[in-house]
Amino acid sequence: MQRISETDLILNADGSIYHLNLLPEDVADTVITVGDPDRVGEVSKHFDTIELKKGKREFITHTGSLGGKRITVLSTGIGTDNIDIVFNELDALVNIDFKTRLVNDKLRSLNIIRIGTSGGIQADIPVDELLVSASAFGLDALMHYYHQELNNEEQQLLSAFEKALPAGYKLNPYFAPAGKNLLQSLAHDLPQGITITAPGFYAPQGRQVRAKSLTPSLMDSIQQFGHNGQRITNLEMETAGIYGLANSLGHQALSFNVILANRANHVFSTDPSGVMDKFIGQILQRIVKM
Ligand SMILES: O=P(O)(O)O[C@H]1O[C@H](CO)[C@@H](O)[C@H]1O
Ligand SMILES: O=c1cc[nH]c(=O)[nH]1
Repeated sequence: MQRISETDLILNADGSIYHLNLLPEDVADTVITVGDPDRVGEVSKHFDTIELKKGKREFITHTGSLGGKRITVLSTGIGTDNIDIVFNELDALVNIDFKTRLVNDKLRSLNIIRIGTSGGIQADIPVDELLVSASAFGLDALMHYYHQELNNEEQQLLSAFEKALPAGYKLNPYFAPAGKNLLQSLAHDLPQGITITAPGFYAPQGRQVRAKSLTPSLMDSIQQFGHNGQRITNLEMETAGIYGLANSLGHQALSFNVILANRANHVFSTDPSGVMDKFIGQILQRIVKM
């Protein structure tokens, strides 16, 4: 087996992993990811006990327990470039022996649950609702750097989406499905759809402020796309990378989107933090019962 070098897997002087600043024993089997570092405390305030609080840069981690289940909640910051760091380091923490720098014989599979905000793109998806990403198209580049396997059906869905993009659109999308077991056990009764993971918040999500968009018809193509009864429901900035890397590394991942914007009707939530707080409580109850 190949020893992983000191520059491929970087450890801090105390043995913790480079960006997350965590030790292997700090990570529970159930991991909640949030974009906003301030949301970590909003999740862990529901825990019965908190055993650790650590952090570095935008990566804040609390581990504790709720209803007898050990849970880690950690912030990723915004975007799939951060997801690359968080997922590779989380996987290393649970599947690599930091002393020998060898991959463990027995691999651990984490349940990783995103609780994030998102914009709905269809007129009938109300703000202040919870929507689950059954799968995601990435308009960012992350999964073009990793091996991923798609089945025929998934490949056909991706090809249909590529054809639906506006003429002259230069970037290749990728596709990644949710973890099937998690989708079934945590969210089978909730509204679901295909999520678009965008490499930005403004023009990449069809917003026009002052900088002129080169792709003004991108949102129309996304809104109108349909394939075998599936449609695109919402936009955010991490889910496709989370699903792609979780699948590549053998973890289960599921993304919950708190819908704050209805882009079709130009409506934005009037109480984003109250709505997020309500859904954090509901999702934690689902996780405890899982
Ligand atoms: O609320 P979070 O989890 O950060 O998620 C969404 O909000 C951010 C943009 O405002 C992006 O990270 C997007 O994915
Ligand atoms: O419209 C939105 C709302 C939240 N997060 C996003 O990325 N987009």
